[in-house]
Amino acid sequence: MPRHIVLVGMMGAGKSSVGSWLSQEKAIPFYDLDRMIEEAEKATIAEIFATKGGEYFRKKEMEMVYQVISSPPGVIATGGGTLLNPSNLSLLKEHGFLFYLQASLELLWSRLQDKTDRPLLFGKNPKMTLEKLLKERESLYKAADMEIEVDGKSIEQLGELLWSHWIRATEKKSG
Ligand SMILES: Nc1ncnc2c1ncn2[C@@H]1O[C@H](COP(=O)(O)OP(=O)(O)O)[C@@H](O)[C@H]1O
Ligand SMILES: O=C(O)C1=C[C@@H](OP(=O)(O)O)[C@@H](O)[C@H](O)C1
Ligand SMILES: [Mg+2]
Repeated sequence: MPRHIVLVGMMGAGKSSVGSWLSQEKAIPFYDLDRMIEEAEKATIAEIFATKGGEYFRKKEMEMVYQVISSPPGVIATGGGTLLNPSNLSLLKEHGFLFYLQASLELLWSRLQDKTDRPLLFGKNPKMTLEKLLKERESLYKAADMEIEVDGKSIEQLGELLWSHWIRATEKKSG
């Protein structure tokens, strides 16, 4: 029986937003790995990347995965790179039902182009970087239990859709 709803996919896909909506509307705990890291480190994700580096961030991210899998059942918003670590993928799959929030490059870019809080996009050609990351990571995201197309859907529509699939998935598994 999966205990958690786990949201995976690229930055900008809406994992944090849909996770927060589900938590509020369905009255379940919300775990956003990035927010947990920021709280523990008393620094923003961008500051952590700048001062301690990407490797340190990934180490913290893995610690948070360990922490959330044994926390009360809820919805987990991963970061776009969480599944790069095979141990994160297997732990999350073991303890949750993974939804891949699949979004087009154009939609992701339209949401991220003006943001200043995604350190992986701080370089010279952020749209090209985003495209490269999407290509590199898509196969990892496809390891999810279910793929949900994001383009054209509101946060509320996505939340309700995920919730109905989640209810069905847990009913099936429990007999
Ligand atoms: N379904 C949606 N419709 C419109 N805007 C959205 C939707 N989902 C997310 N957003 C917006 O896109 C941006 C990125 O969303 P966020 O939840 O932070 O994505 P992620 O956690 O996957 O990186 C935010 O500004 C958010 O308000
Ligand atoms: O794609 C990535 O590697 C990252 C995505 C971010 O989370 P969101 O996917 O919530 O933006 C955050 O964890 C960090 O900036 C690294
Ligand atoms: Mg997020």
